This record gives sequence, C-alpha cells and structure tokens, in this order.
Amino acid sequence: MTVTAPSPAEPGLADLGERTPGALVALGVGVTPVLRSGLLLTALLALAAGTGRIVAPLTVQRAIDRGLEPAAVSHALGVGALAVVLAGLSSWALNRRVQSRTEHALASLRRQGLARAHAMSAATADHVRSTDVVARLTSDVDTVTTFTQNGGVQMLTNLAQLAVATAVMAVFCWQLTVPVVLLAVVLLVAMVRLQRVVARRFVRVRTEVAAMQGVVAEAVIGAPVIRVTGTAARTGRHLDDALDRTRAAQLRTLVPLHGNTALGEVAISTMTVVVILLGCAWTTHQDWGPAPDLTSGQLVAMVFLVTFFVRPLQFLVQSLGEAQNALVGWRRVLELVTTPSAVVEGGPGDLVDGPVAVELERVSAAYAGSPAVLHDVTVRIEPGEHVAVVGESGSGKSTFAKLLTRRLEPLAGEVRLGGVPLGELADASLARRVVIVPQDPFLFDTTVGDNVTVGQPGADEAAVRGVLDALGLTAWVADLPDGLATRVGSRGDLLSVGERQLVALARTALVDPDLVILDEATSAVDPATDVRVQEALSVLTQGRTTISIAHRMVTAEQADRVLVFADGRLAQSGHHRDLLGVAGPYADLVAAWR
Ligand SMILES: Nc1ncnc2c1ncn2[C@@H]1O[C@H](COP(=O)(O)OP(=O)(O)OP(=O)(O)O)[C@@H](O)[C@H]1O
Repeated sequence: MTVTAPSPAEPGLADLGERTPGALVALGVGVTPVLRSGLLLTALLALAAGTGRIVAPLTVQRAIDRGLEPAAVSHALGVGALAVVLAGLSSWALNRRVQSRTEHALASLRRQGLARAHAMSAATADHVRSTDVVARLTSDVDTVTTFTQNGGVQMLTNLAQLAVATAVMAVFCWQLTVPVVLLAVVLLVAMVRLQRVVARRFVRVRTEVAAMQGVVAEAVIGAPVIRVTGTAARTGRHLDDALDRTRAAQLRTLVPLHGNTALGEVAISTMTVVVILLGCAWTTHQDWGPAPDLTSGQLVAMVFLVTFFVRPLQFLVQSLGEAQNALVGWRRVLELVTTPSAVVEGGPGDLVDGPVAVELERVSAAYAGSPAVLHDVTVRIEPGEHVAVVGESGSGKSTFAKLLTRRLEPLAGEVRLGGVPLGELADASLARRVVIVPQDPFLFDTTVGDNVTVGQPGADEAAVRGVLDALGLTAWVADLPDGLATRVGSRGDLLSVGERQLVALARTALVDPDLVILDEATSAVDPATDVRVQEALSVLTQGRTTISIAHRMVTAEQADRVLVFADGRLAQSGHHRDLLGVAGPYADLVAAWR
C-alpha cells in the first residue's frame, strides 16, 4: 500500500502577525505576569511624575493674578520647587520599578523561549532555522530592552502628563482646549494609520536582520570549509546581499517615520500658535464668539500648559519607530514562546527495565508538505537483537530511526516499544530508555568528563571512570592532555570525529539505555580510533536491543539480522549470509560495497 495523502500540514512557529498591538501586549503580560504586579503603584508614580511638572504653570498663574506681590512670588517659587523635587523623585522611582520588572520579564521570556525551542516538535524544528530562533532570543529581546531603557518609562510619564495637562486646560479654558484636543485627535488618527505601515516595515526589518545573522553565523561556523574550498568570494557575496536587504528594509521604515515626525511637528506648532493667537485675540476682543473670561495669569498658564500638552505628544510621535520595533521584537519572541510544545509529560506506559522489543505495524511516514517517504513498514525486533539497517541513500533508513525516537510522527500505523505505543511514553522515560548515537555527535564546550555525564548529571567521577574502563577507553583518556578535564572546544572541535564518537559512546553507556540506535559514521575515522570505536561499540551494545544504520558491510555481517530498505519500503529482512544468496537490493548493495 502506498500512502500519498494526507501529508502533515506545514509546521512552523506560532504566527501572531494578525494580532493587534493591544492583543499582543495582553498576551505578553499573560506570559510574563511580573509585568502586571504592582501596576497601581506604577500608575500612581507616573501620575505623580506627570502632575509635578504641571504645578509650575499653576503657581505662575497665581503669582501673576496676585499682581506679582513678593509674598505671592516666593510662595509660587516654594511650591514650584517642591513639585519639581517630587516629580523628580517619582520619576526616579518609576524608572527603577519599570526597568527591574521589564528585565525580569524579559529574562523569563528568554528562558521560556529556550525551553520551547527544546520542546518543539521535530517537524517544526526541522523547518525553523536555528539562527532565526537565536535572533528571536537575542536581538529581538534586545529591541524591547533598548526601548524600555530609552523611552518606555518616559512614555508612561508623558502619557500621565498629557492626561493631567488636558484636564487642567479644560478647567482653565475649554474654549482654547477644544481646538487643541481636536488637532491632537487628527494627529493621533494619522499616527495610528502610519503606525500600521511602520509595523509592516519593521516586521520585514526583523526578518532581514535574522536572515543576515544566519549568514554571518554560517560564515563564522563554516570558516574552515570556506578556507579549504576557496569560497570566500561566494560567502562575501551572500553577506553583501544580506546586508543590502537589511539596509533597504531599514531605509523603507524611514519614509513613514519621517512623514510621521513632520506631521507631528506641524500639528504641534499649530496647537501652540492657536492658543497664543486665539488667547490674545479673545483677551482683547471679548465680543468675539464664545470668548472666555481669561485673566492674564490664566493666559500665561495656558501657554505653558499647551507646551506641557504638546511635549508628550511630540515624544510619542518621535518614539513611534522605536516602540514599533520593540513591539515587533516582542511579537517574535512571543511566537516562539507560544509555539505548541511536543513534549509528552507523563504517559501511562512505563517500560519494564531490560532490553526492549521494537514493533512497527503498517507504518508510513512523511515530512511536512511532502509525500510519504516510508510506506507500510511492518517489522518486529526482538529484545536484545542487533539489527543492521541498510539501503541506498534516500531509501528511508534515517526516517525509520526518527520514528523510533519520536522525532517524526507516523502518518499511519503504530510504533511500539516493549508493547507500549510510542505516543504514550513520557519524554523523560523515552530519553532514558532510547538513545541515538549520531554520526557526528554534538559535544558541549566543556571537558570530556562533563560531556560524558550530560545524560546523568548526578554521576560522579568514579561512575565515569567505571564506564570508560568497561568500554576499554581508560588508556585513551589517560593520553589526553588533561585526562577527563581536557576541554573539547566549541561543538567538540578540538577532538577528531572518531574521538567525539568515543565520548558519545561513553555518554550513552552511562545512561544505560535499553535501545541503542547507532548512526554509523560515513566519514573516515583514523584506524586506531576506529578500532577503539568498534571495541567500545561491541561492549555498549551487549545485552541491549541495537539498531545500527549501517554504511559498512562488516556491520551488516556482524548483525543478527539485516533490514534492507529500498524506495521507502522494507524490501528484505534476514541474516547477511541468507540475503547474499538471493537476487535483490541487498546483493546489489554488497556488490557496490565490495
Ligand atoms: N527533513 C526532511 N524533510 C523532507 N524530506 C526529507 C527530510 N529528511 C529526509 N527527507 C526525504 O526522505 C527520504 C528518505 O530520507 P532518509 O534520510 O530517511 O534516507 P536515508 O536512507 O537515511 O539516506 P542517507 O543514507 O543518505 O542518510 C528522502 O527522499 C529524503 O529526501
């Protein structure tokens, strides 16, 4: 039976592109509740900081209306100074409060994002560039930090100042307040429209920045290959392209941003002129329309107040770009954090310790968006059996291994370990029972000893030495410059591929799994290390169910059984000896090997 449909939907990170800014903020606050705590006190501090600034014009008005008597002037100076000091203190407390909460929230967001990156389904992980995930957890989070440090707190104070200034102006003289507020509304409507354009352009900027970081990371990580293959010019071209695209995207945001600033300046200057002209005209001609009954002190105070109304608006207009950039950065991190987790927490099925049976029943598999690549595979591997999986490149061997470690969900059929459907097994149980040893194992940038204990963090040095001894690796470790304390470098680069495999085998032996899946190295390993690898492997696989994705005839020869894959199907199954005499894909493979 060939399964052609349905193939799984295109996987990827959660898409929050359609969320409004308000909905995004609500989601962000929900994900990091620290932002919500003590909100009332934060609002009060913002109000105090904003109000403090407004007090000055009020004291001036009172002093003028009392004929600038010395007592009135000194009273105005005293009250004004007190208000300024209180405003300064409130502003300082507000800054500290908002910044510490934001930093807590962003640190939590980074932790959650990293945890989700580890918990996302294999299909999603395959489709998301790791550099994009890194960009979301670093530069995107940084845009939020930069914004809160530079303008976020001031935005709160300014909003409070705007509200207080409007209220006081309305009390003093509604006739002058109405045109000012109308102009502000026009400005805000225009800003909201422009904000949508700016938002779209900033999404592009963040995407291009992430892509550019990917190119830079590739150029740095692949430096040895670039040197050896002489492809520096090609890499340079890619980098230039990425930089050009990033620059172009950034320049495109400037057009609406500058338009916004210009609009803001015009509207704000108009407001000031309107208040001064109308105020003076009405004071002189009391018979003009709804002329207010303004004292000279109130007119001076109105001119001051309109400045206090206009400044926050000016600030909001100017910080729109940064706010938008920060919002897009925040959105990108939230997309990572809200991507569904594929971790199975605690399934009912726990396995009995010991070698485990592997069963596949009519299993088909596909990668997202592609037709099936594994068709109708039924096979049972007995507990303790050592099976070699062979086949031409692209025949489905790795896909078969991915199904056993739940890196891929079957499209149809069922996979069972020890009789328990794989989907019911908790992640922790699966990690302890099934270990895959890849062709080129990933090592952390620490010591050999620490890399061996990665799967068993509590293991002491005696346990590590015991495992190394059992695998016949004691002499090899003793020959390393610092023994177990030898540093392996970034990704294990200071060790050869074969040595990295030795560390991975020791790591696997320490975990003591019941099913070992080995992806045999295709790259050349020096003969002495290869002997060590083979000896360690034969010890490691003893008494355990073992599945080797084999690229060498000797591995197939030594296995209890060979499974031969061809075009995504299990074409043959049997001992090397028996399969050799039968015409078919295995005989062809052996001929090719020979
Ligand atoms: N992540 C992926 N997304 C889409 N298709 C994939 C993916 N990985 C593998 N495939 C496709 O699935 C088919 C089987 O690939 P698989 O890696 O299982 O073969 P293989 O026998 O292990 O090959 P090799 O010996 O070269 O590693 C191939 O057609 C391959 O192109």
